[in-house]
Amino acid sequence: MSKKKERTFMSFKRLLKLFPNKRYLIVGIMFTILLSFTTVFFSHVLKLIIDSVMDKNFDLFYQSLYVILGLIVVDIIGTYIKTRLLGTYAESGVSKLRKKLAEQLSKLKFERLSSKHSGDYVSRATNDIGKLRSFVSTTISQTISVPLTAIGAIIYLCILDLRLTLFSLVLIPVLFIGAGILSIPIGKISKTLQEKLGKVNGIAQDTIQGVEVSKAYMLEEDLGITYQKAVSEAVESGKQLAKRRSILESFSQFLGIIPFFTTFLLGGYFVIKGPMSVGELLAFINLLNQVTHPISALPRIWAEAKSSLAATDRIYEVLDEEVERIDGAQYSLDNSEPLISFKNVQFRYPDKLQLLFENLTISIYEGESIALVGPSGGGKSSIMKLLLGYYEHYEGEIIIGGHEVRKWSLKHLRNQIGFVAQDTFLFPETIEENIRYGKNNSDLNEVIESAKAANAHVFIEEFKDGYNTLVGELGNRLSGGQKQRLSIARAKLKDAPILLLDEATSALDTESEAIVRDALNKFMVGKTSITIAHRLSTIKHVDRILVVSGGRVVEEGTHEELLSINGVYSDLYNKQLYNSEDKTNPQVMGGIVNE
Ligand SMILES: Nc1ncnc2c1ncn2[C@@H]1O[C@H](COP(=O)(O)OP(=O)(O)OP(=O)(O)O)[C@@H](O)[C@H]1O
Repeated sequence: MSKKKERTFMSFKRLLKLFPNKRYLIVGIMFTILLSFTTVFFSHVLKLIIDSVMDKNFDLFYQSLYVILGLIVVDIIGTYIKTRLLGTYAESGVSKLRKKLAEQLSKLKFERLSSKHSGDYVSRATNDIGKLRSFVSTTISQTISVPLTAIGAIIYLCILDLRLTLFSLVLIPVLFIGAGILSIPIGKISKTLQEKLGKVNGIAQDTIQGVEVSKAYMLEEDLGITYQKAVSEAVESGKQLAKRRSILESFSQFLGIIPFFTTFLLGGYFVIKGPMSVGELLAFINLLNQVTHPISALPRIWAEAKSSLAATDRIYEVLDEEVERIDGAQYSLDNSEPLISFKNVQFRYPDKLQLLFENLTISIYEGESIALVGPSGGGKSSIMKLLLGYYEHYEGEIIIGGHEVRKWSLKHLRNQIGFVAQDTFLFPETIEENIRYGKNNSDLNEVIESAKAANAHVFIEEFKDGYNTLVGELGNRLSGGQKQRLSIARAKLKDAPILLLDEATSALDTESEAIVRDALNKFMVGKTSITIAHRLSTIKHVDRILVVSGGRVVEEGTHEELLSINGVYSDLYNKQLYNSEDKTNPQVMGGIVNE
């Protein structure tokens, strides 16, 4: 077995292990076997009925009718139970798989999530899982019933007439080999199609999420073209799949008809000449149908199975991805000095050739307020990502509260940190729930207190539903400043000793910024804070400003100290002062101005 096939086989084995209610599967299979048996037995009773009619044997005729009636009842009940059990088995397994996939997605490493399109993950969690559901609920039972019915039927055909059976079924092996060869590319094309559908999903998602930008820049047409291109590529794969399937289907049909032709020819001859009864011929034809019909369905089932195995592979690609570690010690912040330190840190993003930090050394003391400024791409946000333990493949040491980041339990480390991100993410739930994410077991009063501290209470109360207002997808019912205030309220509720504020006021107008800034200033009291700030007015009052450029801290000191040394900071300041219309309130766009 090739490595790839072996992997697929293993994935499938693991998948079935994951499905609970094995009893449902076993009983479902037992009913599948019973139904295969009744199908063959049905043909035998058909023979008895026809022969009893021909012989005018009423006793046998009535007895056979009763038996057939019994068989019909068994068939109806058996089909119901089998379908119900296998359906339940599939549903419960699929929901378990969905849960496992969702859990896995939440545990994936940040670097993995940020390097892949979310649409691709969504596609695996929807299209691929959907494929598996139909495979488990229908294809598995067919995979068992089809060969079983066929084998039972062939045995009975041999008992009825060995010569006729051999003549009729001589082409069956050819059918198998041909179908096998024709179905080879189906699994591969199916996997490609699923991948392309993933891409289509991704673009659709981007188009919807980026609606504001696309409308403002009149990108609808361009995005439409990109979407169309992705759809056309998916359609192309879909067409190829349809082509392969239709060749397979017609091939199956063709070979399925040939045994009938032989049977009519030879069977008719045997009946006319005497060695075969009419009942036997009819039972033979009926059973032959049970052989050729399922066998001609085999290639389709085989193709289905291949697509489902491809889907299983895609799901296990995600389930096998490296997740964030769960080990580490449950430290608390010791009164260590400095509270946070980077010691000779060397760091490179996995997909970058050059090091971002070659020898980064920073010390931050408890209770200090620190601002990071510097040219765009200098590494300010990356410092925060390293503090949050998103990337751990650095050299040197990053120490928080006396312990190396890689030795902390990530959960406990992140419990010490309140983070207000550059892009405020709000879940499509109520305002109350969005704030409560800061501390899960908090009551409404605590939520309100945090909202008040974040200057959010007033605008929340202005909504008809107050704290029960749904914020809409990505918080699109709120303004930028309102979203940021909710994000601050969330961090406030968490009340962690270390605060990371990544460009928290960058997108706001002066008035909103003042409100948000006021909330932040109140919030920062007594905390150790690191702010990536864009406006000079916010930087002026911090204890220390670190100018990060080219992956190094090139200057550090208070606003006045840095101005006095006439270096990078003062250059930034002067440029902003010069560019600013309001010279009394100059704005340093830390992430925009280049050296
Ligand atoms: N996930 C990532 N993968 C690869 N490179 C990255 C990633 N995130 C950031 N970078 C790169 O690292 C460098 C520093 O980025 P970072 O976001 O830390 O800079 P910054 O100083 O915060 O910039 P800005 O002020 O523009 O936000 C940039 O060159 C950026 O392209």
